[in-house]
Amino acid sequence: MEGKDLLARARTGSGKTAAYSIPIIQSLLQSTVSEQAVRVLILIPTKELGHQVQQMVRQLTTYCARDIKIADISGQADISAQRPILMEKPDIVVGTPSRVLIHINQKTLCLRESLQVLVIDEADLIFSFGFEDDLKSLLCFSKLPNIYQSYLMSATFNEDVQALKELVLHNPVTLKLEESQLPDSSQLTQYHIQCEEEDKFLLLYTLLKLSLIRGKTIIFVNNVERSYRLKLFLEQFSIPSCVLNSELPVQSRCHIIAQFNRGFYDYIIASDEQALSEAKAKGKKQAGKKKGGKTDKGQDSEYGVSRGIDFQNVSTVLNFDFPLSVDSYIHRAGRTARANNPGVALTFVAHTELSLLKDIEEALGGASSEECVLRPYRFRMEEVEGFRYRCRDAMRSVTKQAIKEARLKEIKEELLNSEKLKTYFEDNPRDFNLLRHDRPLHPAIVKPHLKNVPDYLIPPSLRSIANPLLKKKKRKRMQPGPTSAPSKKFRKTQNPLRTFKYTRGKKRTGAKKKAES
Ligand SMILES: Nc1ncnc2c1ncn2[C@@H]1O[C@H](COP(=O)(O)OP(=O)(O)OP(=O)(O)O)[C@@H](O)[C@H]1O
Repeated sequence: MEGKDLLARARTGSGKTAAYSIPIIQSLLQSTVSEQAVRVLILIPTKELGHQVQQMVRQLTTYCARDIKIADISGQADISAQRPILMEKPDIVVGTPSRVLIHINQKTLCLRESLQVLVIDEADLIFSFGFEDDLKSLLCFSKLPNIYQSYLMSATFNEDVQALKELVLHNPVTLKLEESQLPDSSQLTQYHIQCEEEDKFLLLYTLLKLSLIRGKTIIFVNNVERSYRLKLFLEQFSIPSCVLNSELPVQSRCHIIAQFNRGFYDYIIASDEQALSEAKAKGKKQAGKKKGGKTDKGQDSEYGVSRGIDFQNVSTVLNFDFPLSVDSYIHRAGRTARANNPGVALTFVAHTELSLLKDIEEALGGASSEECVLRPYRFRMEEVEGFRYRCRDAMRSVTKQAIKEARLKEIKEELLNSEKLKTYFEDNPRDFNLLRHDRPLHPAIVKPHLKNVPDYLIPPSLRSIANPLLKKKKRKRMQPGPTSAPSKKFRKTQNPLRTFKYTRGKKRTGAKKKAES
């Protein structure tokens, strides 16, 4: 509020969006300038985040005396459709650096005279998402006024944030640079378990099917293909899940997140593609990286669900594929235990990834102390050997062809959905909830008989904590059947030999008379 530049780092899910939005809203409300103009620019690295920031500001300003206008220009693909929105000169504009630059160059957005505050949210990601050049041309070529206030907000503090700090901030106030990067162990419990490829599938099946993991869960994989592989694997056992990846249209992505937050789905399989490109770019410093739209493979480079997205009330983050960098681990684990909620992060580690696990331990401060930050998850794999056959069978059904078909089908369906989401649901908000994203993608391989788990396959040690439904079923089955000894009550009331009554002298029906004669 004093107008100083600010560098703030705070752990994931601690409320950074509100922390910068509230003072901005306050100064806009206090402003005596009556002329409508764009006064605040919020730069974010992904489209999902743009949508989220806009929602948050709208919520915060719901009961304000003055109408604060905000426009998110990151989400919609069509630049011309955004022109009329910008012509209204919203107080706050949210966008990715590339999209903002396009509008400035096309003169549909002018900040030179009016900008008062610049925010760079998720500052640690702006460079790694390939926006370095755009940001530099935005800052350096007289696109902005000489004096404005800047905020850099970040969950991690890395070289990129340091570079941004020098580029953007003047004599800044720095906040909480030493605070831990994730919530402490009383709020976030972190585990790891060493297992190889087939065991990962077996373990996931066991955890979900026996409800050893309960509540909303995000399962992270490293690429799009893996997300479909896992979805097709799970759907054979009638475990519904949504995939979230960069191939889906942005409207669908935001709709999936909104529905997940409202409790429509329990499982999201999210592909953390950025982790892969970050790992590849390490050392190369992102030379020539494409940005600002679709990449050659039809994937959206302004996608990123492990970063900054406020998935609400997530009880477990499961790293099915190991994150490829420390920052990636922090951002993924930070999707649970947000605000003051508790959460669990469980990471599967293959033997080739143990060195990366060590890096994460070191970064999170566990290497020096005796205790691991990512505690070993003790699970006796030998007890679930009985499930291996069915898992192997299900894995075999997920062929490359099946994945290809599922991928195409999903994209086709989501493109149609996306069109509906754009226009139809604005007029019919109730129907917004009817559109689902967790339907089976390959119904031909769904095996109804695998929906249930036979009691004899459940390890005795897990029976007491497995799904209570299973217990109910079990109780039902314990009722006397032809092979078990009947109970006393049953013997008295249900046994036909005891209850059958033969009554003499009753009027015989015509059919009976005929039969007797
Ligand atoms: N003071 C508060 N009290 C309770 N909940 C809060 C408070 N501030 C923020 N929240 C909630 O905490 C959640 C996380 O907020 P937000 O997304 O801003 O976190 P963040 O620090 O930006 O996280 P990340 O680094 O992952 O982007 C949101 O659901 C938000 O509504």
